[in-house]
Amino acid sequence: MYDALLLVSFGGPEHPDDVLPFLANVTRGRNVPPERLAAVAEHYQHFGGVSPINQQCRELIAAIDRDFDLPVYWGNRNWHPLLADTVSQMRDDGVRHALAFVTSAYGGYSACRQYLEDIAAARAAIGPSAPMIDKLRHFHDHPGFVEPHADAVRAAAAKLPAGGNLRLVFTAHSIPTSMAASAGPEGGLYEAQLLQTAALVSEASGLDLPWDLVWQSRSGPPHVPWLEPDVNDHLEALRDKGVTGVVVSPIGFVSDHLEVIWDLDNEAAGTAKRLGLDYARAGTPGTDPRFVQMVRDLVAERVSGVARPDPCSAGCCSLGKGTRS
Ligand SMILES: CC1=C(CCC(=O)O)c2cc3nc(cc4[nH]c(cc5[nH]c(cc1n2)c(C)c5CCC(=O)O)c(CCC(=O)O)c4C)C(CCC(=O)O)=C3C
Ligand SMILES: [Fe+2]
Repeated sequence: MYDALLLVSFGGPEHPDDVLPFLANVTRGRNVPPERLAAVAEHYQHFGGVSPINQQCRELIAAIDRDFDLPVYWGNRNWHPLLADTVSQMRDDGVRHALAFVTSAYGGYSACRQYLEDIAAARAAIGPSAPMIDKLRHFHDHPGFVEPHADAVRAAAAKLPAGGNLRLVFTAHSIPTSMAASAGPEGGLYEAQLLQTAALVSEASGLDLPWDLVWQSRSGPPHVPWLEPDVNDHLEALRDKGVTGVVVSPIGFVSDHLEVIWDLDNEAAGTAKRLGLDYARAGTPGTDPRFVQMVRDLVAERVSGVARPDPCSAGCCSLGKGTRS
């Protein structure tokens, strides 16, 4: 009954000239101050205007495709290949009913609902001939997501000097507290799922380290509250408590894209250095074979009708207050 898989992602620039138009797409209609935008543009230019995220999507698709019976398409929210162009191509190719794998494991507006809106907008632009597109479920607790994170935590911990007072610090993208409050039918779904993932990854790591869930990559104007503490502030608090080394695991993400290589490998690592903390950043699933197989399994469980439904209701996961400009 399904005739294609559509990978849907955030998108990122691949040339210095792409950076500003990309950021304009990300922040259109959002309350992001110009100072913040200028700072983020600098982060991208630091890497020659190339975000790694598009190449990571290409590699994930190539890996899925290696042993898969449906054609795989790819469309982004914010940069080429844009979802609207891809869905139009799917229509031209005769696709009738596709499944969508979104490169975010969690619920909430930015991580889930906004992708549903992007898909709906792309279909609406085409009209009645647009293929139907059903999003695959949240996968925050799937072993194919949890186990690669857990292995990466173990590998990172092995790089730290033995005998220290170590702490496992999980991070995810901060969101406005109003967005967090509207996530899921009862609110708080984004944080609840992340806490579940953190507990599962910690357990599967077998390390028995004390752990925390904190936030990174805050955007928006200063007067709008976002989830806290920020990872950098948290490292300082840990140092003050006598912690000597940290493993930082970005469970909020599926690949080492710019929010990871800048906000963690550059900023948080710099903070740790200034504080005299040993620091090791754990990797993300990327193209780990278990993660690739998870995508195929999410499709298979949907085809056979046994997939767990997401908890979301029609009205949940709104954008939240203070985010609209
Ligand atoms: C929950 C969440 C995820 C995880 C779920 C998912 O993965 O989708 C995520 C992922 C990502 N966020 C990314 C980049 C950016 N996010 C921004 C801004 C924002 N993110 C938000 C939330 C999230 N973001 C929010 C509430 C805003 C404020 C504006 C708005 O209400 O939308 C901005 C604007 C500048 C700024 O940072 O201020 C940029 C450039 C990249 C690409 C990295 C690359 O290029 O490699 C990725 C994967
Ligand atoms: Fe973001």
